[in-house]
Amino acid sequence: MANSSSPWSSQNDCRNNTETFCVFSSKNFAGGRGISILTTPDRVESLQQLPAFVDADALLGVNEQPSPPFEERELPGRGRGLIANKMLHRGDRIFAHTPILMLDGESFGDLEREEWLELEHTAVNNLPPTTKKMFSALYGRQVTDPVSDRIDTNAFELELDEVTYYAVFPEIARLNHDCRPNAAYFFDRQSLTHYVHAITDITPGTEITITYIDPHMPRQKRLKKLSSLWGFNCSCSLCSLHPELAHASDERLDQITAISERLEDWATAPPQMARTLISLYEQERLHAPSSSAYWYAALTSCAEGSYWDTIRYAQLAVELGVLDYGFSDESFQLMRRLAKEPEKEACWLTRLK
Ligand SMILES: C[S@@+](CC[C@H](N)C(=O)[O-])C[C@H]1O[C@@H](n2cnc3c(N)ncnc32)[C@H](O)[C@@H]1O
Repeated sequence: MANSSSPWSSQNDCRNNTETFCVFSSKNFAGGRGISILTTPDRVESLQQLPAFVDADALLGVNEQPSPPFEERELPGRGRGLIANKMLHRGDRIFAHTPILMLDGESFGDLEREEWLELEHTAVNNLPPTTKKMFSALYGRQVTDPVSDRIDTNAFELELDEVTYYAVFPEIARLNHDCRPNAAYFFDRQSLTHYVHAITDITPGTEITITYIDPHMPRQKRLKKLSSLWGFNCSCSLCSLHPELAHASDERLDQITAISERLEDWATAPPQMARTLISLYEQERLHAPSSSAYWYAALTSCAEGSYWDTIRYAQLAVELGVLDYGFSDESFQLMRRLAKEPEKEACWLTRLK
């Protein structure tokens, strides 16, 4: 039971094989929303030190949505989904929520199937009643067990301290998939908060979508993955293209991969190459991943000593990258500095040296 140093309000339910996995539940977490975490006692020790558990300010404004910018509707052929009810501009926040369930990926490999099923059920049963109701209202693609099916259909994969977890955010779980989505998401590890932002302008009446898979994959691979993991035939605008146009899109995706690889050695690559990458991403309507193209454009411009181009591209890399990787991603510190004083960075004029 809870003691003064532990956030957990329920007796731990454990199973062990090579390792011991337990369910740790807190009914008070995030102002009474609650959370259940299935992991090892060692890992939960470090999780419970995170600001999300120990700093009341870490969750200010999170899980609150007095007037959501969308309505939930039944949509033909895709279950329920979220439709924008007002104009959303690139960068506008759509969601900020903590998980109600977090399941350690290693438990699936280590425990017997029956054992982790029991733990999954405990995890859900330990949630506060309103939160449990939100979980029960989720759609679950029927495969094995009602609890497990809901988790598999709705969980996001995320990494914390080099451990993979599957996390359920019931509100965000209503977002349907599109291979060219209008929203992007990231997980903030300190506040255990999943953020979703508009990655392009979204007009009222448009469905808000995210991508469930790596959108760089060619059409056939995308279709296969979506069908095997989520059980639907993708009919998004890209997957429905005429075969000729779908082929052209696949070729652009190949080019994006090849140019990105070449640009890893940005110090010797011309800025025109990075600009071509930006253009390919625009043609493909891949807004969130295009931050990497702006990133390379900033670095190649810096290497060439193009002051204003460096600033322009670094600013764009930060604006888009933050929506895809998060506010605190360290890799953006360099871009932030480049956006201010490019001539002071190590990349400046390196092509001419
Ligand atoms: C995370 S849920 C999304 C919300 C779900 N539509 C609902 O009713 O709660 C994932 C499931 O939604 C459906 N779905 C998501 N995107 C879809 C799409 N583009 N086309 C058809 N079905 C889709 C699939 O059944 C998928 O397994």
